[in-house]
Amino acid sequence: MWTISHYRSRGRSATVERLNRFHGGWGMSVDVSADRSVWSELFHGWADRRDGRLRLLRLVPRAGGPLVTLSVAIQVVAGTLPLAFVLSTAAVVAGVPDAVAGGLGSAAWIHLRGLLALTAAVFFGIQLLLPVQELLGNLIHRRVDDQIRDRLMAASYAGSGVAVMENAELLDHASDATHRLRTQMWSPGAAVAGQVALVSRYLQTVLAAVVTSVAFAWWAGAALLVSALTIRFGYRLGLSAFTQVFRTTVRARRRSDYFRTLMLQPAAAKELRVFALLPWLKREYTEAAMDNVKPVWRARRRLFYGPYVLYVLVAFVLLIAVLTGAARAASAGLIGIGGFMLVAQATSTAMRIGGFIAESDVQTEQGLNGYRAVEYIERITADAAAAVTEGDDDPAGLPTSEIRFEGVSFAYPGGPPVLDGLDLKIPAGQSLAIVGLNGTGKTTLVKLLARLYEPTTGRLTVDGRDLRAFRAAAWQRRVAAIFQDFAHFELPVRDNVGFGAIEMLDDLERADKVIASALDKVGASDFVEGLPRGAGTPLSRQYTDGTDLSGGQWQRIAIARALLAVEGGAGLLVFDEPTANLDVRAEVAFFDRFLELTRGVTSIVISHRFSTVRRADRIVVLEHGRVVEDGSHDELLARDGRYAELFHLQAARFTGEEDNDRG
Ligand SMILES: Nc1ncnc2c1ncn2[C@@H]1O[C@H](COP(=O)(O)OP(=O)(O)OP(=O)(O)O)[C@@H](O)[C@H]1O
Repeated sequence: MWTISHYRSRGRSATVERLNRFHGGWGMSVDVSADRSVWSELFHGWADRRDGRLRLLRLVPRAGGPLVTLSVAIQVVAGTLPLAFVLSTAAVVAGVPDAVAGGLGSAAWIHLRGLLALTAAVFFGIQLLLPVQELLGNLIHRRVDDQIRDRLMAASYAGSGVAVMENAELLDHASDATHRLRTQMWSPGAAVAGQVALVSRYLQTVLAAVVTSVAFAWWAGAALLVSALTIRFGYRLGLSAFTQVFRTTVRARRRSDYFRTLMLQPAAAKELRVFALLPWLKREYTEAAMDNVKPVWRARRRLFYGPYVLYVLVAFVLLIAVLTGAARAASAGLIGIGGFMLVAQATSTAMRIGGFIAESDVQTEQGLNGYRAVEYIERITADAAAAVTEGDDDPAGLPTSEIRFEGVSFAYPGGPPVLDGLDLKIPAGQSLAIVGLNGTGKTTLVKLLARLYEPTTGRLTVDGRDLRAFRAAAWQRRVAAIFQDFAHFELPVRDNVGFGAIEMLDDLERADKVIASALDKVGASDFVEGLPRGAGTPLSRQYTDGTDLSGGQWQRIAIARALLAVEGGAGLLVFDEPTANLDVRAEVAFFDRFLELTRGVTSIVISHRFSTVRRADRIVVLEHGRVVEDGSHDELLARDGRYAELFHLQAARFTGEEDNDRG
């Protein structure tokens, strides 16, 4: 959790300390400290970066064989044409004196005309290929990103539990990866397309060096190559070293994204105004944004601009040597004017690889960061899924006799025990209510039952069999649970209810019937019929004809979803504070109906309202992680223990209020 004061501290060391605290989870160390020399920092983690590039290269075939083959072929042609242009323009320049001497119509003139046409055709070809290269690059980019997106979704839903989704570091990376994939900027797909785009650039450089060697001198070709590659590798080294810093600022980026979206979210707008939070929010946003960009700026200056001057100087000396040598050879008559032109143009063509390559460099380095985030998420979620024990058995039709918690203890990661040796038997077909003070673990108990978390010790059984003998996903389909923080899908009413038994939605006619019946059972038919498009109305004001619902109306929709799940075959119904937003009369009416509707279905209701609880077949009181009382409403009142105390407290409040109202 971020606190206001946590991020108040300013200054480089504080920023570096914060950033270093968050980089560990990436699986490699990213050192933003200035204690090292620039050179050792540039090469620090180089092997890891190289391996990352190789993993990106292994993604290239994922874009599809024919597309990649075509794209590489186009890149080869695009890499060759500039040299063809250099050769033909050099030939044009060399042919001009003879054509001028021969005059119009001479053989030299006709030859020159042919060369000019060839040069124009090559130029035209280069221009024509540019959009084709871009188009194919975009296709590769999109196809790879689509697959990475699928991988990310599969990783997010690997395993049955949700504990992994609460891992802060994983959420940092997930937000980073999804942002990249959503914006398609600096994504893994962009990196892969950027790698393919390098084919034409490298080919141009090599061909330019070969042409220079053949047309002038081998040493000049070699010097040209060394000069171009010095700038190239130096530039890439600096870029890849400073791009690592983005991996350490991922949490600051998430924070600034959070503050920015908070400012624009309708849900927060009311409280931002009422509590006058906007100035604070703006300040926090700016601070988070600065935490994100300052280390990057600093690393860019240190690792990138400084050393880059050195590479340029080396390249400059070599280029001067090549051009001076060519000029001297031309003045000595060893190469003609065309030869000199050729060397000069080849030099400029070769040097196109030095420095920034718009279609490749930033994309490759940043996309690699995005790919690493995806790999990290896959690793963590696979580990979490592997830690869940599950068998192959099918829990269809269960429970038929009972569900049991046997000595179950549980603690959230890093937290104190919530459940502590809990024993509880839930007979099939019975309605059980769970009561207890805030934070005593009632919701946690049902999360364990739904296998969203695994017990730390102890076990759960269904009809005497360990829950772990069943496929976790199949068991979850047996459980129809509506939690306190149930989902508000910004989708039509029909979907919000139908998600209880998604397979039913395929048969539209039947779906409409069962959804209407579920809405009727929870007393939601009237208000749904009054919506602009009935059950087809999107439940969000952000869509045409969309609407929002009151808390109680949303709750009825969620309950209808659970009832539909029972209709679809779920064997265990769980309601966590199902009627907290219903008025007292609606609640009483609902529960009278509810017990009728779910008769014979194993159900668990968690509630603080004793008017709800007292109607259940059986009630358990949870305290200190265990069941401390167990019985029917009358039995527990007669016992005059914890339940009776809580019940009388609530009853007295209501009676007091009524008395006051009367008075
Ligand atoms: N995802 C989580 N990560 C860490 N701790 C959690 C998480 N969810 C709940 N807790 C903690 O576990 C304890 C039990 O929470 P739980 O939600 O099960 O209580 P509850 O009895 O349902 O409370 P309430 O009546 O307020 O709904 C609380 O101390 C809570 O802070």
